[in-house]
Amino acid sequence: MSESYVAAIDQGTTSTRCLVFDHHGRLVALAQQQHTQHFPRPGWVEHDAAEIWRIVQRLLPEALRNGGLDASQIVSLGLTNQRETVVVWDRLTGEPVTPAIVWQDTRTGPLLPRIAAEMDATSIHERTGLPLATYFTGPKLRWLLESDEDLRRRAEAGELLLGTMDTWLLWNLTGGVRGGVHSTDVTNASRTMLMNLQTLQWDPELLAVMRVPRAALPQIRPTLGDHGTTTDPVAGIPVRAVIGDQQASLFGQTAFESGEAKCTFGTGAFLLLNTGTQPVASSHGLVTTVAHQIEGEPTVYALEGSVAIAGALVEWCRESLGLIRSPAEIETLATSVDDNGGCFVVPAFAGLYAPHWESRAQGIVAGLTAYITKGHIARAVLEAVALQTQEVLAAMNSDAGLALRSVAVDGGMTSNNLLMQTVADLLDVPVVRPMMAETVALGAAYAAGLAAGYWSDQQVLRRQWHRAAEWSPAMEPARRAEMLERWSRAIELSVAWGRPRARTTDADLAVPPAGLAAAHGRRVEDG
Ligand SMILES: Nc1ncnc2c1ncn2[C@@H]1O[C@H](COP(=O)(O)OP(=O)(O)O)[C@@H](O)[C@H]1O
Ligand SMILES: O=P(O)(O)OC[C@H](O)CO
Repeated sequence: MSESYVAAIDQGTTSTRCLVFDHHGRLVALAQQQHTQHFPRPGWVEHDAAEIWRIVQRLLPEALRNGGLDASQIVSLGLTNQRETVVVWDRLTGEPVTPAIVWQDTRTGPLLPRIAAEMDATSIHERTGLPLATYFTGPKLRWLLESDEDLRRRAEAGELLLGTMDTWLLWNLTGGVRGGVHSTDVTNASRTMLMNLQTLQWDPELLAVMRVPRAALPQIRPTLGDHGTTTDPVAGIPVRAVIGDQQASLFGQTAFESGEAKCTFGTGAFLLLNTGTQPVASSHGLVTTVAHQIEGEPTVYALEGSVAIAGALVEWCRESLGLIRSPAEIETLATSVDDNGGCFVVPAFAGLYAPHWESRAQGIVAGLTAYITKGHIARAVLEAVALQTQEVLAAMNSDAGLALRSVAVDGGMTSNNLLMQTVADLLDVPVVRPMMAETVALGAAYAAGLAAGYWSDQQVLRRQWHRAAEWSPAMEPARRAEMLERWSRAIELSVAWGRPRARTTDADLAVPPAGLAAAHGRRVEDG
């Protein structure tokens, strides 16, 4: 009998990957492609869901070809995805009817006070575990359905389907207009601000506040379980796991026990702590979220410190400033100087997420003098990633009443040695990276493989985790304290800069006009 494998589709913010793993968790095939980022207005970020589906259609057969594999050898497929991003499509044509509004998009900022007037932020937080912020899906849906009367009418008439990226892809993979499965998993649903964290079902009052018709929403299913079988682009592969990408990397790091944590450094940075079968409410600005749910078993929860901008800042240095030609060059540039020269960069491009949740904060560069060179800016860029991570780690230790003794890391930025050393220095804990860097896809594959009986239990997977690198803290405590103090002042400046002046009128805070096309905006082409 030919050997069997597990596949994963990892649909991320900047790129999509299809990967195939063997029984030892080793990567045997990979195909990857970037998609276009649309920035039609300041603060707006959009994707074309049709483009992303076309990419998946191309990549899945390509990954199989690269591994010399036949679809019949794939016993199970796991789907993992950028979370919160919303897709609205026509039930009959299968075409998206608006651009996908990406998690980083801040257009709903002016809408938040109106939402809070209908259900106060504390109540929303208690029900969903989420702070009222532009990050989450519910406000994005309300914005979309309010901005276009015809869209609202069609959603209410049952002509449209709504979902996050997992739902869109699963529906297409399993048949699309010819009976595709319209469901999501509980990890993705926990990011929508529409799901009640106690019942793990759509919350009728939240649906009313966000103006979302229940009939247009997907069914919520366990993470590990039966999500249907593929018909396109290859037929007959059982989909046995759907999981948000940050929860997937927690799974891929085999952080199955309460008290185990990981931090992924990709477009953003996401520190997740497994808190076991009870949700822990945060009083320090973290998100309470579902880590995973295995059909028939108690749900596992996590505390999350979400940082919106990490690798995205490096991309901005490359794409918008031309400071570097490749992401790796930021390290070369940063090591050309000994320190930041007094310069701090706060990358509040999407406001500030955890632990501040200041949707209106704006990015700043502080401490400029004639002494500052490109090298100092590059260093401040990497330090900004580490300093934001330090803030969420401190919040996590306070919330969970523990002191994390080390942090497992993964994601594209972990190839940057200087960054990883700076993270260890500023967090003051050792940082460890596993051999398998693609932990998001690995986690989805592990979940799909466990659900299909390809692996017998989580202990088997734990034994497949091998350390590849470790960075130990080496910064003088006084230097560290000074960095943290100056960073907190830079954060204050960033928040103050984004606050409206006293004379701001209601008109300044109105919902922006309809018009979703990326007509005059900036596009970053794929490739
Ligand atoms: N050597 C590096 N130094 C700094 N940043 C890097 C490096 N390599 C990749 N990155 C950044 O990491 C991000 C890609 O990581 P990845 O985990 O693939 O992200 P995502 O899954 O969010 O698309 C990009 O923003 C890129 O700029
Ligand atoms: O796709 P990534 O890796 O940038 O992750 C994005 C997160 O899921 C947003 O919540």
